[in-house]
Amino acid sequence: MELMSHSSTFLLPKVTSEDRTSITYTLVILNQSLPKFAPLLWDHAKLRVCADGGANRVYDEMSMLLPHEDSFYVRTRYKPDLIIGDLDSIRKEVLDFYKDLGTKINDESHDQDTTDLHKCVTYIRDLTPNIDVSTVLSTCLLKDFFPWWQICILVTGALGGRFDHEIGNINVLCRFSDTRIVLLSDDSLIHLLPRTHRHKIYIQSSIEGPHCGLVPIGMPSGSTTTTGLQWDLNDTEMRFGGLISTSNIVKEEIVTVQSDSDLLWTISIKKL
Ligand SMILES: Nc1ncnc2c1ncn2[C@@H]1O[C@H](COP(=O)(O)OP(=O)(O)OP(=O)(O)O)[C@@H](O)[C@H]1O
Ligand SMILES: Cc1ncc(C[n+]2csc(CCO)c2C)c(N)n1
Repeated sequence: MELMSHSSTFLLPKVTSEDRTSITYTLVILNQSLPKFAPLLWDHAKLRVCADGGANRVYDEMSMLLPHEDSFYVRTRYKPDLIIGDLDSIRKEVLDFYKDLGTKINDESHDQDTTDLHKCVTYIRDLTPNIDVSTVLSTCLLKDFFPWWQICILVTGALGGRFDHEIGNINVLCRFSDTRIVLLSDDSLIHLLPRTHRHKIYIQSSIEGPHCGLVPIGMPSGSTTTTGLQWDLNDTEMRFGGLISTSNIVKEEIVTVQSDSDLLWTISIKKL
C-alpha cells in the first residue's frame, strides 16, 4: 500500500524558499470570518477563489488583519482570481468592485443541489491537468518529503459556524476523496485520510496540536492502527455510536495511521 504524507507547513510563518516551492495550493475563502493567517495563505496560494459571500469577507476583513497597511491598497491587492457560487450572498458593490478589477465571475445559480464549496472544488479540479500520478511519484526520489506537488485545496471559514454548512463542507471531503482538501478555522484543521493509503502525518508542533481526533466517516472502521498518539489504536474498531477517537493527544513528531475505512483527521491549531 502506498504511503501518503501530510504536513501543515502552509501555516508556518517562516519557512525557507526551498520549502515554499514544495507547497502548491489553491485557496478557497468561504463566507465566515477570515482566520488570522488568511494573508499568509493568500500570499503563497497559486490561485485564490471566493465562494459567493466569501468575497464579502475578503473585501470587509482583509484590511483588519493588516492594520499597518493602507486599507484601499489592501482591497485592490487582495483581489480574488475567481468568484464562484449561486451569488445570492455576495453584495452588489463587492461583485462590481472585483469585476472592475478583472476577477472572473462564475454564476452557477442554476444549480441549487450543490453547495458553493462543492462548485469551487469541481471548478478547480477541472482546471488542473490530469497528471499521471504514478509516473510522477515513481520518478520523485523525495516523494515522502515533498508531497505538496499534488493539487491541494485549502479552505478557510469551513468550521465553527452553522452546523448544516459544516457538515456540507465535510461532505465535500468525502465526495472528492481523491483530492487533497484541508478545511480550516482559527482553531482546527480537518482533512481526509483515504483508506487506499497508509498515512504519515508530520506534526508542526509550533503551530498545531496537541489535541487531535480520528473519526470514521461514512461507514464504521473495522480496523485502525496508529502510532504517535497518547491513546494509540491497535487494530481497533471505530464507529459512530461506539468508539471514535476524540480528545486524543499527539505525542510524537510523526503520527502514522492505517485503516480499512476513510477517516477524518483533525488537529487543533495553536493560538499564537
Ligand atoms: N456559518 C458557516 N459555517 C460553515 N461554512 C459556511 C458558513 N457560512 C457559509 N459557509 C460556507 O461558505 C459557502 C458560501 O457561503 P454563502 O453564505 O455564500 O452560501 P449560501 O449558499 O448563500 O448559504 P445559505 O445556505 O445561507 O443560502 C457555503 O457554501 C459554505 O460552504
Ligand atoms: C435534498 C435537498 N436538500 C437541500 C437542498 C438545498 N440546497 C442544497 S445545496 C444548495 C445551494 C446552496 O448554495 C441548496 C439550496 C437541495 N437542493 N436538496
